[in-house]
Amino acid sequence: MSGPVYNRVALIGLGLIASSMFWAMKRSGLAGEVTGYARSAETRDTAREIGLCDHVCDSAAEAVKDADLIVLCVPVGAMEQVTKDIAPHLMAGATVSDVGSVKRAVIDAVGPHLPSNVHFVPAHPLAGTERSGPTSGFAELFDNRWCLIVPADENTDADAVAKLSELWEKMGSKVDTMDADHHDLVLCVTSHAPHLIAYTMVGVADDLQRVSEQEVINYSATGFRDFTRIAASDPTMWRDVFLNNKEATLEILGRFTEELFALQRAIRTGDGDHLHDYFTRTRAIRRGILEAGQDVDVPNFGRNATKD
Ligand SMILES: NC(=O)C1=CN([C@@H]2O[C@H](COP(=O)(O)OP(=O)(O)OC[C@H]3O[C@@H](n4cnc5c(N)ncnc54)[C@H](O)[C@@H]3O)[C@@H](O)[C@H]2O)C=CC1
Ligand SMILES: O=C(O)C(=O)Cc1ccc(O)cc1
Repeated sequence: MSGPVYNRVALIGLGLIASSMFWAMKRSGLAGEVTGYARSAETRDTAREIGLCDHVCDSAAEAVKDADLIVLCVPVGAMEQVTKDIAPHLMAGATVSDVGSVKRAVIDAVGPHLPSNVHFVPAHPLAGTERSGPTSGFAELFDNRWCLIVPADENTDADAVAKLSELWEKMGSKVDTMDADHHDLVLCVTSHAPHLIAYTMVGVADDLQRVSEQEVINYSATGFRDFTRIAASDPTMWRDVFLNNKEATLEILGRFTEELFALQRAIRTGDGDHLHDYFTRTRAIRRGILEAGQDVDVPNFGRNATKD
């Protein structure tokens, strides 16, 4: 243990990411004290029962008082309202961060409401599961996973960025920095569009009248099972991701449908070479991921958790 990075951390929204951050900070003594706030009384009660946060507050204002780091851990669409609620109560010199899956829209929604005497350092841990709520988190979630720091602008305080990077590294992550627009395009390719495709495939299975639900359950092969895991992710969170990363999502979906039509045509016309070449190219991507040591399976911690 190397001592706390922050004296008082406030977590706003107590779901998968906030609870994992709390356990990861506890594991290595990274915060002197952690306060938490969630909108629903039920979530706050659950948090108190399981010892999530040193102190669970009944208002966001109370949670952020005297905090030198405040992390917004709510769905992307709720970031603006939460910021308005906490802005008058922030300590001068504090750092405000977030963990939203989309960065440009969050920067535009949060930034204008913050007083000029706090630092705004957005971040995005590339780690998660399909679970949500206060009981779903676990200390190991961020181990060996990337966390992208996405400074709001070029004037962002370098010390504030370095300190937040130190926290994420000590919570187990590998840290990189990235521009917000580029982040949203990259994450659309690697996370947002794949989630949408998984939602669609499971929806198609559900909609097929000639295949029963029981058959889908009994005979689902590994690929479809992976889709169902992803398609079980929180509806509010993912609604907000797509509504707030519209441009990149529409661009990537356009490309996706073009490729899908080309594969459809190859199947209809019996163009085996097209299919074979395509699948050879995609296999190389998978091999690249394995060679780079990026194939980190989601551990089975917290799998019995339910939604708050
Ligand atoms: N779930 C995942 O795999 C990942 C999620 N993220 C991002 O992290 C953020 C939090 O996600 P999770 O922890 O998974 O969500 P979650 O659903 O587990 O928790 C969200 C929390 O925010 C609270 N909340 C919702 N609306 C609110 C509002 N209007 N005002 C105040 N509190 C509100 C909920 O009650 C809950 O405590 C999201 O922005 C998401 O995009 C980032 C990386 C991975
Ligand atoms: O569970 C999965 O497969 C994920 O992809 C988790 C995830 C979801 C959203 C993010 O912004 C980052 C990671």
